[in-house]
Amino acid sequence: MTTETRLRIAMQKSGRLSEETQQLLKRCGLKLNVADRRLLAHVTNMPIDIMRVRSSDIPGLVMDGVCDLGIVGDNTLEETALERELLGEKSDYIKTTGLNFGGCRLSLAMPEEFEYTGIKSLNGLRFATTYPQLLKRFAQQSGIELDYCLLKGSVEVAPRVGLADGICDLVSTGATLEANGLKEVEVIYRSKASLIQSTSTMTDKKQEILDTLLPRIQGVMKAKESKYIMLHAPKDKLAEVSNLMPGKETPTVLPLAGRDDLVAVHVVATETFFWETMESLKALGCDSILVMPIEKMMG
Ligand SMILES: Nc1ncnc2c1ncn2[C@@H]1O[C@H](COP(=O)(O)OP(=O)(O)OP(=O)(O)O)[C@@H](O)[C@H]1O
Ligand SMILES: O=P(O)(O)OC[C@H]1O[C@H](OP(=O)(O)OP(=O)(O)O)[C@H](O)[C@@H]1O
Ligand SMILES: [Mg+2]
Repeated sequence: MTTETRLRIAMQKSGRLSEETQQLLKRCGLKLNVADRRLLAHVTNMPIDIMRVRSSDIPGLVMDGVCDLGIVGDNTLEETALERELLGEKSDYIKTTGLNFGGCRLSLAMPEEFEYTGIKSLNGLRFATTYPQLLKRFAQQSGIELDYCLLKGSVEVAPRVGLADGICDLVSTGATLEANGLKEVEVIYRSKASLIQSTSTMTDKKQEILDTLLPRIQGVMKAKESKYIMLHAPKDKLAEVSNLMPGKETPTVLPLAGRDDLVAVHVVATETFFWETMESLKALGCDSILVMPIEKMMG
């Protein structure tokens, strides 16, 4: 079980979420020896321990109160919760915050030659999947009968070897489907990574640690989506320049030494800064336009 005073966070040991989870924790200021092969690693500068496990084990570890927090894909979370509900096992958790990585969709895909004419044309077919509960829920909600067989990986191979008619698996670029002669016919679930917490293990001390950690996580996410923009603008075009800036932040306007006609404009853009905007700024007479990443943000 968890300790009273150290926050235990479960993260994926290796795979699609592990790099970004590690980056996130690092950017939050957690000092962790990543070369350390220990599966329960101590953070040296905060009362936090990191447990490195298979992502499919993370929801259960949090639901059972073995870990206080977990970073996991919504797909895995939802699948585990449905499965546990069915088995009458503990399935409650709190979704602390959504995270801005691990975006993918759970889709039904069929061989390219299959004639898809709507959901009803899938009635009675068999799908290979790692996510039987999400597939069953979709079938129920759509009013069709679907059969399934369980595969933990390389799901896309199933139709070609006669194991199933189609697949229900995660898609992000669609490259794996294409490489295996499959086409996406229905998106059944959209997923991202989330930070979840146990409903039963939070002591005051651990809540205090989370109260420090959570704003940092939010700050890192905000910084990742934001850019710091610097440029030189003609003084008489300031209003037009401000209008072109993405986001709602007020720009900082600074004088430029020895130039009466130009000013420096700095702004934090919380929305995507497109090449087209840069071209429009250039057309207004702006110069030295720099778009820079932001490492941390608060307030
Ligand atoms: N192609 C993808 N693009 C983006 N995110 C993905 C993709 N595939 C999976 N994910 C997300 O990353 C999570 C982990 O996927 P990954 O393939 O690394 O592990 P796994 O094989 O599903 O699980 P385990 O860690 O239990 O072995 C998935 O549950 C999903 O949320
Ligand atoms: O649409 P794409 O960008 O091609 O990504 C989709 C693939 O990524 C995931 O598998 P992964 O590569 O993680 O392998 P795994 O089956 O070993 O988990 C998923 O299960 C798909 O097979
Ligand atoms: Mg995978």
